[in-house]
Amino acid sequence: MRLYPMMANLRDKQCLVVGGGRVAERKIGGLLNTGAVVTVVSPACTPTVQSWAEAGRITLHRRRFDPDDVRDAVVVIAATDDPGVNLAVHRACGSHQWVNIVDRPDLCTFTVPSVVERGDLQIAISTGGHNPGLAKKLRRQLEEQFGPEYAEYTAFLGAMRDRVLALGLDETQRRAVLAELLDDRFLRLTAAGETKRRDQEAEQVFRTLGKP
Ligand SMILES: C[C@@]1(CC(=O)O)C2=NC(=C\c3[nH]c(c(CCC(=O)O)c3CC(=O)O)Cc3[nH]c(c(CC(=O)O)c3CCC(=O)O)/C=C3\N/C(=C\2)[C@@H](CCC(=O)O)[C@]3(C)CC(=O)O)/[C@H]1CCC(=O)O
Ligand SMILES: NC(=O)c1ccc[n+]([C@@H]2O[C@H](COP(=O)([O-])OP(=O)(O)OC[C@H]3O[C@@H](n4cnc5c(N)ncnc54)[C@H](O)[C@@H]3O)[C@@H](O)[C@H]2O)c1
Repeated sequence: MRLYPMMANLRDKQCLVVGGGRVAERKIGGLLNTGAVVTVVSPACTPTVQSWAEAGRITLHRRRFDPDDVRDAVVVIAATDDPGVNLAVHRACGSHQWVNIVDRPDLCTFTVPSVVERGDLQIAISTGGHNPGLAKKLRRQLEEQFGPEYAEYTAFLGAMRDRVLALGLDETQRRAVLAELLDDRFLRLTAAGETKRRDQEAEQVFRTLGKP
């Protein structure tokens, strides 16, 4: 199956997770990171899911799934350990809803990738359902390659790009400045914590290449 890679903005979107176990907890955590409005239906749940409910970060209904639960949800995830319940969740959903059934890749209208998270930089890995263990293994390898410095580095490059775009340069100049800012020295200076020197280097780039 060929999947379309898509980064979804779920801020303030209603999401339903059926089940509150280990797998549900992972999916809920990801949804919460995006600012989604999460409702969980499950008779039992992990201590972390319970703590999210107590902190008011999710709405938790401690009961079994009811088909009516899916009504207002844009995204629905079925993550119970009962294949019959997971199938019932799928059947309750309409074709307008994005549905993930954790034990039935064939019924998913979206799957969840493994993700290296470095601030706003996200590197998502999908194996098209062939082997989620491989996705996890690759994530760990990529986490070695792309360290925590990439969070600050990405934010820095974002701020610099905003500036470049605001300068109103012609296309050739704009490309030249953006290309120079991607030089590895800016990454090295960020990783070394030498942000002052990095910012001075960036000013130099603007002075030499970024004159309108
Ligand atoms: C990436 C990740 C994201 C996340 O969940 O956040 C994710 N699974 C992860 C881990 C993981 N999953 C499983 C194991 C045990 C080892 C093994 O079985 O291989 C481990 C390893 C572990 O838990 O350590 C078992 C498993 N997974 C699925 C089935 C059903 C089936 O295949 O039929 C079964 C068998 C269940 C059973 O035993 O019956 C199905 C799916 N799992 C997916 C995603 C989607 C495809 C992603 C892709 O294209 O690769 C898809 C299709 C649907 C979905 O869930 O969206 C996350 C790693 C996060 C990380 O740590 O980086
Ligand atoms: N896609 C993935 O990433 C992945 C990974 C591993 C396992 N799995 C599959 O996910 C299933 C769940 O794994 P787990 O480790 O989270 O199991 P778990 O035992 O930790 O949790 C199961 C949860 O389902 C809930 N539940 C059971 N019946 C319910 C009902 N009628 N209504 C609402 N909630 C109900 C329980 O309260 C519990 O919280 C496994 O059985 C396996 O098939 C998927």
